[in-house]
Amino acid sequence: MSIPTTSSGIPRLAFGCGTYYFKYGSDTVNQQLVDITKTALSKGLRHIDAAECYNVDKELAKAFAESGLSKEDYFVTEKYFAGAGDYSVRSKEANPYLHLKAFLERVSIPYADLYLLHSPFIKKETHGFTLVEAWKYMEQCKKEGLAKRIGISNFTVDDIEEILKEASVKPEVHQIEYSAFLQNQTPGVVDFCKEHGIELEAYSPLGPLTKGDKTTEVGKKFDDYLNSLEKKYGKTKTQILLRWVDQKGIIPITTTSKESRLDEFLDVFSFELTPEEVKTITEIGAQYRPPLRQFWIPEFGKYDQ
Ligand SMILES: NC(=O)C1=CN([C@@H]2O[C@H](COP(=O)(O)OP(=O)(O)OC[C@H]3O[C@@H](n4cnc5c(N)ncnc54)[C@H](OP(=O)(O)O)[C@@H]3O)[C@@H](O)[C@H]2O)C=CC1
Ligand SMILES: O=C1Nc2ccccc2C1=O
Repeated sequence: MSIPTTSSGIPRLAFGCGTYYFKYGSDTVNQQLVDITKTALSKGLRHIDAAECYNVDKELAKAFAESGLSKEDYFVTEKYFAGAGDYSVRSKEANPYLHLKAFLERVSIPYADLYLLHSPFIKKETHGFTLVEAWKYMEQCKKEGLAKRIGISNFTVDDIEEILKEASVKPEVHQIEYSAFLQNQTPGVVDFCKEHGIELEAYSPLGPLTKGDKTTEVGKKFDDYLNSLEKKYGKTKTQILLRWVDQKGIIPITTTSKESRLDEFLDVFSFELTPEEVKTITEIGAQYRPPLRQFWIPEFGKYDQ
């Protein structure tokens, strides 16, 4: 089994090396991540989502080398660690261009398929360059072939507009938190990206399943509806939610601690929800209050009031 790609060549489901595997600040190599990445690659799940702050370069270097695959056979995303909204932490490297060069050397691959600014929290006083200048470093990465595509993560519409004003290459991908219970990470961002031809990736797509409250009226209604779809299609709720994200035109980024679940991920494209079912999940999910937000709460929680 393999994962279909978008028209621009991005595999339509990714395996994430953050969250469960996030090990910022730890130098111990996580053999579980090495093993599951190798298994994912061998099964055909070949879109790997990494980031500087996940600190998984050693694991990826090992998994890729031991996979026996050539670079063209798998898709790697890396993210430059811009830091958080309090500007207290950031990348070890002096700028996004130098970070990507160091990453490629550490992981022993010639290029990244996608390189993202992990967040927009960049300013001259703390980073030595502005957000627009950071984007220029990203453009340099693309120009030199170090990154096939460049993009952003966790940007508001205003942040994207700031970049678009000065960009020679516009962001090709925007990675945001997105699930049935959080359908706009920040106001208007999904429609804005769609209107500007920026492909969207959804992290934490399974939030409704892992963190949703089934004791609320909407949570229960949503779960009941997923139960009915589970029965109809003979697919798990995990698969139904991932397929819903895909049918919304967004690339889900999920992860797992269990090898058995990789087969579930690989079997997301063998069924199709009807337009009415996609609409019903969208409508019930949108009623969930407050929206289910798991990341960047100090920065974006204000939008949930
Ligand atoms: N750009 C950014 O700022 C961010 C990017 N990310 C990226 O997105 C990736 C995925 O994020 P994440 O939030 O983990 O994504 P998901 O919402 O897909 O959650 C994945 C988790 O869901 C669990 N799960 C799956 N099915 C079920 C089920 N039926 N019942 C209970 N639990 C289930 C898995 O556990 P199990 O082990 O049991 O399968 C796994 O730990 C990250 O690894 C990272 O690469 C994440 C956060 C921020
Ligand atoms: O996977 C992730 N876990 C995180 C925690 C805080 C900020 C970003 C992330 C990720 O990208």
